[in-house]
Amino acid sequence: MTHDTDSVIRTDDLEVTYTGNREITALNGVGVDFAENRLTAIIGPSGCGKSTLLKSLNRLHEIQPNAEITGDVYLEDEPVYDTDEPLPEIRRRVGYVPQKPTPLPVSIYNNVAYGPKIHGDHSREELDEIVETQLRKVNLWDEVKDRLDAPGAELSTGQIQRLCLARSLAAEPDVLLCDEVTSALDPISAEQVEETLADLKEEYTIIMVTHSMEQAKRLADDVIFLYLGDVVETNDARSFFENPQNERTREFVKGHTAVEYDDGEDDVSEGDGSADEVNGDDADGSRSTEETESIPAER
Ligand SMILES: Nc1ncnc2c1ncn2[C@@H]1O[C@H](COP(=O)(O)OP(=O)(O)OP(=O)(O)O)[C@@H](O)[C@H]1O
Repeated sequence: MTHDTDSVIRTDDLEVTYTGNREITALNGVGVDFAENRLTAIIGPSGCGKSTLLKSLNRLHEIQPNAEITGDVYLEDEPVYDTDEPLPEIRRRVGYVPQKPTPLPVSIYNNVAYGPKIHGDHSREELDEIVETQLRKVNLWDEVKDRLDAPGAELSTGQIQRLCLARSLAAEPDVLLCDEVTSALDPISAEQVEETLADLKEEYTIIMVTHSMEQAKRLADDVIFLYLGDVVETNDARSFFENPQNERTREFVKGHTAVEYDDGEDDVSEGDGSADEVNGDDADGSRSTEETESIPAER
């Protein structure tokens, strides 16, 4: 994960400071690459800067009035900060899916068609096709095809999360930012969203913050481990989990989970590698004390 030519988005010496009574440098000159059509998980203890990094990628952190930034982010080699490109266009190209999904107060159909209707001149047939295509991509079509005119808010939380994913995809983003997108869901819904992300990463560059090491292991192609605003280690997921290079990464990985890939080779598990351990977290990917608190970030 050095600055490869196939990186879609990268940060260059990105520093984010929150000013106020207590000044906090949340990101300490971070330079990382995110490769095309791969899912990168950003992990690390609470308060280490994961959300700040994710939201910096499409300038969402600017919603915080006390956030100051230096450095830049490059999307397809064009600066995201030092640019005249309109912010809505940057946020279209780098879509954001929040932890708690909120449907627009319109029908299921229009939740997906909303962006294309605003930004393009589409016929009804074209919109129908966009809606069906995006709902199929998030594995929701079969569940809602007979009630597309019903309010989006009538769906279950898990269905709403997939609807919000479909809405983001309808904007034809280059990159999709996913902020703990399963942590507010029940286990079955979380599993469905995970399956959807596993499908989507074939076609999209996805960057995901997760508190769940097991979720990162199940889904990620690459991993970034942050600690106190610094990147401690980045690597492809298999190398990261099986052969961490940095002592702090080793502690973090060891302290969290059994590590065992499907082929069962090179198990560096500390435990017996039982199914419970290997799938050790809640299926919703929610954080557990064991997972997240073993190395608290101190500021
Ligand atoms: N608006 C803000 N004002 C002041 N400090 C902030 C603000 N937002 C975040 N911080 C601080 O910046 C640091 C990084 O926060 P951030 O939310 O990016 O971490 P995180 O790794 O995503 O945390 P968590 O895992 O708990 O969600 C923390 O110390 C946090 O308290």
